[in-house]
Amino acid sequence: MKAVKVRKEEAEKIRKWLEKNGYKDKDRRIRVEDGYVIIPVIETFNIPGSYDIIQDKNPVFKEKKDFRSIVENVAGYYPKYADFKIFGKVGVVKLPEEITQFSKRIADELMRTYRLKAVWLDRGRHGMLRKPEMELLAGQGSETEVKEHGYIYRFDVTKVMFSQGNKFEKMRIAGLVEDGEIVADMFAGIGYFTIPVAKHSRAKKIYAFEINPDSYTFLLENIKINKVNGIVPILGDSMHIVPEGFADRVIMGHINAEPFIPVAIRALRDEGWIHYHESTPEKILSRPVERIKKHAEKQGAEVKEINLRKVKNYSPRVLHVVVDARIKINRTEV
Ligand SMILES: C[S@@+](CC[C@H](N)C(=O)[O-])C[C@H]1O[C@@H](n2cnc3c(N)ncnc32)[C@H](O)[C@@H]1O
Repeated sequence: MKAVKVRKEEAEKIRKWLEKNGYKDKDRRIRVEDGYVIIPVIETFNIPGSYDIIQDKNPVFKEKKDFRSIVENVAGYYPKYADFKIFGKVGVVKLPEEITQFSKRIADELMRTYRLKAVWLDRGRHGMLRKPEMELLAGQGSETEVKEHGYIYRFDVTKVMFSQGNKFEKMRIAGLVEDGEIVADMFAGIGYFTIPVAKHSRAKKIYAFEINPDSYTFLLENIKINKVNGIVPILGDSMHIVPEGFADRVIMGHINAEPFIPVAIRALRDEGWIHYHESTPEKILSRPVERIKKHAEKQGAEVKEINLRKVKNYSPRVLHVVVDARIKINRTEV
């Protein structure tokens, strides 16, 4: 796909000129590469100037905008709840019942526009394992790789969930881990938090507990492909296998994990942090904080500090939040 490679000082002037004359490719994003600005242009553009005309090998598409116009073109309108995500070369689309008759045609368009190997229809997640229910709409293949801040996640979109909205949260947690800490990740999945913590902190050990064998297999693979050390992967149910008194920090990256709070508190060795996720209606936003306080009190532990932050919108008027709680354990009373 064609683009022009421009020096930074001239980029703004050239962008305006390309746009004004209809040469800019509106479906792709402008980006900076090796100190140059890469402006996507339409295939017929061939006018020499103070730029290089290049073949863009790493085009970045404007997902949402294109998705909207594809749905509008095929179905005749854009419904209220529709969504599209790209994971590497695999697309995952959410469409409401009212337009499922168009889903294969929409998928074919998405395949062409984003050069994907497959497009899957997401029918939701089920149970504590958050297993996705997927239907193949176009192409083939469900295994993919996603690159985030310097690490890679390999997974299968039909077997495990992947949440793009938690990208910032993963780096935030990795940034909180102090040198030499023992970290417990109670719902490790494919390594959502475990991998960034291993890559970007100096934790002594990260114990990664995961119940789903499919996720666990990808966790092992992701440890290998990211070349990270210090992770102890454990297949099993956190409720029963997380030991007592061994961790400085416990990550609870599951939005329905209230029953696991006592286990997380018991896992702390002295004074440490728990990062507790929950999906909470906006109206009762303090609920997760109250839950942590209640369980700590029951166990004779002291909450020294507690903060709540929004991770992302979960559904209408429901937020995905995380509570950071610093808790001091009183072993004699536990
Ligand atoms: C919702 S996913 C994690 C999503 C993640 N926070 C993200 O950033 O995308 C939660 C993981 O917890 C695992 N899980 C659920 N119940 C568990 C349990 N009792 N013990 C260990 N792992 C469990 C699921 O299999 C899943 O891989």
